[in-house]
Amino acid sequence: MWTTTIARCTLPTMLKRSSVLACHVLRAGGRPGWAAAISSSPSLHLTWRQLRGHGTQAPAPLASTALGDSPGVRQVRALEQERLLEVEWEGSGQSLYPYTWLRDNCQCPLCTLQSAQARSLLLSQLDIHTGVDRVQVTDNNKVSIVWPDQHTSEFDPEWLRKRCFSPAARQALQEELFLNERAYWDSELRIPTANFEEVLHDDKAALAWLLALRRVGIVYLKGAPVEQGQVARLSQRIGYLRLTFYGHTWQVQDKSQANNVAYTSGKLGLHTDYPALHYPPGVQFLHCLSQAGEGGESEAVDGFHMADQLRREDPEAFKTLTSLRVDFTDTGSDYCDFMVQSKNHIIDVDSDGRVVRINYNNATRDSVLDLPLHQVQAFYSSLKAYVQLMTRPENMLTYKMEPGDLVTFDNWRLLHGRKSFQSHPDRVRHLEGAYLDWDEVMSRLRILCKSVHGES
Ligand SMILES: C[N+](C)(C)CCCC(=O)O
Ligand SMILES: O=C(O)CCC(=O)C(=O)O
Ligand SMILES: [Fe+2]
Ligand SMILES: [Zn+2]
Repeated sequence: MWTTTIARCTLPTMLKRSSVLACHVLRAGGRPGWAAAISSSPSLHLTWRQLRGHGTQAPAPLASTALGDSPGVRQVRALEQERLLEVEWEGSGQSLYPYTWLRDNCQCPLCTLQSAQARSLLLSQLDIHTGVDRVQVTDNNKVSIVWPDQHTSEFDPEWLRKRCFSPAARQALQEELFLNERAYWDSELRIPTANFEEVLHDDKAALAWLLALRRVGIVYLKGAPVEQGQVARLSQRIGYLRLTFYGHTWQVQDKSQANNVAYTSGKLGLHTDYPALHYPPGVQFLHCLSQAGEGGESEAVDGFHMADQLRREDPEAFKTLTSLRVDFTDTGSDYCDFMVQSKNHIIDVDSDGRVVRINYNNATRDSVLDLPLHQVQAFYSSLKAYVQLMTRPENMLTYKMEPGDLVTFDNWRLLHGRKSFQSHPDRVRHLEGAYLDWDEVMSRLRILCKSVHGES
């Protein structure tokens, strides 16, 4: 049943207002892992039925070597010529493991510091040309290897199977670890919404929140107390927040002598926060304490979706924005004084060409433009093409935060903005914000997944 779901995941799809989603990600054990978490959440009112990946290749129908209910080992064979250990699984399928890798990952107390789950074996101690003396399956179904120096390693079948080198198994494990599959959306998205207190107190709700934050990129939390300190409370649910020159948390208000365009009542065009840093914050929280009567609506787009669309519609512009490094600057004083400079691609892609981060804030884009004269106009037309694409009504999401609402979003993926608003002295618009990084969020996500589902 789940295999069918995964096969369907290969279809490129978007999240629509009409569709009800459920995250179907299969763990390398054949059971629904992340999937069940979202759909069984008491809090995240999933107005979705199918949450399908897009932007990364979904796992191909997995070979028997990649999945299955942790079968035992039928037999092992040393392939001397290739220096590979062949493990034949009960049921069907086999996996191959290089001798060097096996020796490197010996789990014995001499080679592994068990209390840290870390390798104590030094690379200088590793013979990368090692052979084996003998291999066997033990009585308790472990794979035992005696090395030429008579050091012995024992490997658990489940541990081995998870680490199978077949392309399908590697892909499944990498998806389980990093959840890089995204569900793209446009103006039709119904923002996944959960209850703030439930996320704070219920592990299932917290897991569903973070899964949706990763996959969709934006989750709305309702019912937060209307007082400062809530973004800090929420960040403690994960670990710790990301300190920047704007402070541990920061107050978005119309301020005199504003040190940032965000601290005015003006319109903010679609932007990611803090491209003036070489490592911009991965996740952003914004908590509404007071809203303007008129104006102040929020806008958001799926920057990855837009980048992929740009790649198709205007490949030259895409190439320009992924290859030219743009200068950003931020000078002022807040938590302390600062003079920040960075060089970032507007669109960052990884070595496989997948979009991994958007870096764009027109306010902090530097007047210093480190380009040869003949590339300047091409840079502007490329940026214009990307921004015009994002600003199309069918791509942009609009919502208005009310006191007690707290929006959490992927600052590496979404671009957000706000409409201008009228400042009233008696009713000042006030949002409190905080940043986190993805490493910490993913860490909490893995722990929650393990505790909620008992998975590794
Ligand atoms: C909201 N604030 C002031 C902390 C950051 C604004 C984002 C930026 O300057 O890139
Ligand atoms: O005022 C808002 O709604 C958003 C503020 C913002 O984008 C920022 O502070 O960077
Ligand atoms: Fe912002
Ligand atoms: Zn050892």
